[in-house]
Amino acid sequence: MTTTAVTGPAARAVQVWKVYGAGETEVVALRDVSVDLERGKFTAIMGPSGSGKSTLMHCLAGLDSVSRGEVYVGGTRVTGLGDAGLTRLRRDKIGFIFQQFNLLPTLTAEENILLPMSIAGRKPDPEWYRTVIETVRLGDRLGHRPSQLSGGQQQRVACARALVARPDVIFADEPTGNLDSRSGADVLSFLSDSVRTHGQTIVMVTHDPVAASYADRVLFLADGAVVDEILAPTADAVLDRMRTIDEGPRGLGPAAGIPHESRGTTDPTGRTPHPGPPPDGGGLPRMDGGTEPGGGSRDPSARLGSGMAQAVRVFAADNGPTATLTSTAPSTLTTAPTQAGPQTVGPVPQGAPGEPAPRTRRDPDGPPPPRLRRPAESEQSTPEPARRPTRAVGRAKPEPGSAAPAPPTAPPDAPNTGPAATPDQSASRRSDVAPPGQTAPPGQTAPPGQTSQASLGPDGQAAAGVAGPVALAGEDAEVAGVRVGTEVGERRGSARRKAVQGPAATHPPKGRPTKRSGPQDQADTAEPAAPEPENAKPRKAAVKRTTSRKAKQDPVADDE
Ligand SMILES: Nc1ncnc2c1ncn2[C@@H]1O[C@H](COP(=O)(O)OP(=O)(O)OP(=O)(O)O)[C@@H](O)[C@H]1O
Repeated sequence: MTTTAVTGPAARAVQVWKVYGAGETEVVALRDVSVDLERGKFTAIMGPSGSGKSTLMHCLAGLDSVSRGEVYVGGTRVTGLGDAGLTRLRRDKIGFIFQQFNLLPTLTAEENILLPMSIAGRKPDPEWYRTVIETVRLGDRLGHRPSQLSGGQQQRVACARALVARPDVIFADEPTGNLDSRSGADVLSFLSDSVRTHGQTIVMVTHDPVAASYADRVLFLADGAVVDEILAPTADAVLDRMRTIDEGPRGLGPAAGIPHESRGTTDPTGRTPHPGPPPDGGGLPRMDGGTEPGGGSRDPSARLGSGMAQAVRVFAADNGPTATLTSTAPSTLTTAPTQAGPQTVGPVPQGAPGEPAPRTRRDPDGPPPPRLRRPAESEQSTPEPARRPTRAVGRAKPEPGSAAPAPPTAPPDAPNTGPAATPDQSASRRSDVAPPGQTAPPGQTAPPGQTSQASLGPDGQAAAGVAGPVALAGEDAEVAGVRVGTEVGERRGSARRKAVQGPAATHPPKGRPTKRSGPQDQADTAEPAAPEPENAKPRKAAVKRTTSRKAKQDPVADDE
């Protein structure tokens, strides 16, 4: 691992290009982006849908490779690191917070918070741990499981998990996207406090100008280039800037403090010309280790390649080594190849701890995401109409069909595509396009017919419940968010998910209200459905009574 002095920026992109696909399907997601992310600062990344925000964040975090250019985290040059190096980097230097919380449902809040460190064989500094717990106000909820926590509390657990290891930088991808305005404001206050009081560095992708206004600096992306920035932003200033950017290239103003070459305005369309095909002629590696003629492909079936199918095969064929987490004392969390146990971690909704959630792209034509309000605004505000549906979203309902552990009554040989359907974006994205002139580093793609490296436990065995912590163990341990044994192809297409999981297994679009999940929906309390009573009428009446009783209560208020 190449390291330089750790006095510079917390993270840095130098003339970074990211190109997906080739020919007609080519997408230039990042064009010549150069940016320094200052240590001890809270930076927000904003821009229209498809402008490259997530791609930039993923490249910075080593979750995705760049096509050209260089990325640094702290003193470490990320570009060119192999799998083991990337794993160590993400484990030791980076914290992740995702929109979907990504907590393990079978573990308590405390166990979730400590899990990444436990897997890495480290213990938190007790004083710092206490500080984190106090700051996130989770002291009285540490023994609760995610299903017993509100969305805001779950996200605070995720924040604590990211913070407790004191990473060089925390990357947060729409951390408030699933929260109501109050919980969102809570999480943002906590994040900005951790920057101001404890010197944490945070980089957050958001669509929400109010969320961005908590940051010290907002970077604006348009069409893959950094086009502007605002320091000490207000929500109004951010909103104004976003409006201009949405108007198109003519709206792109000079980027204060941004190197000219990163502004992407060197041709009449406002686009910086693409650097051209990679020097090797453009044969880019696919998920299955083959090569797309002329580059990667966006064709879902091609991208799904053997990755998703492979993961399905792995899980269906072998329920073998899963991780057992001794959950009674967090410091004794262990991973061990075992078949069963009270705390056996099976399929995990949305991936393993901190793993990037499958990307749920916001439908540009859909309803706008819930807007947050800063505390001062909330105080004088009128009741918020969207509150109930958005609050309901915060319950982190496991994706239908994707996550809940198989009910105990499931036949042992029944193929369970749950975990395999937890797509791993990092794996797929890293495999999209190798840097020009390079093929993907070993381990990033698996040849057809082989279990990918990412699906192997430390002993090389296929890891069942591929998203489970067994895939986190050992040298390949991916802790706060990374490759957790699911070499599963492109994460985006619901068509692809459907193909594997069945039609119900689509993810809700970002920011869109979904039905509140009841306890019966939660993975760790899943029970086989009770048989319908013969006389259904009284039951219906009972359901009615329960519903109207529920309607009178404010369940989230109870939580808080
Ligand atoms: N795996 C991929 N294959 C092909 N194109 C991709 C892939 N990932 C992203 N892109 C494309 O790259 C561009 C930037 O995508 P990205 O997800 O970074 O945008 P974004 O600003 O985060 O969007 P949003 O706000 O909607 O999440 C888009 O045009 C997108 O379609």
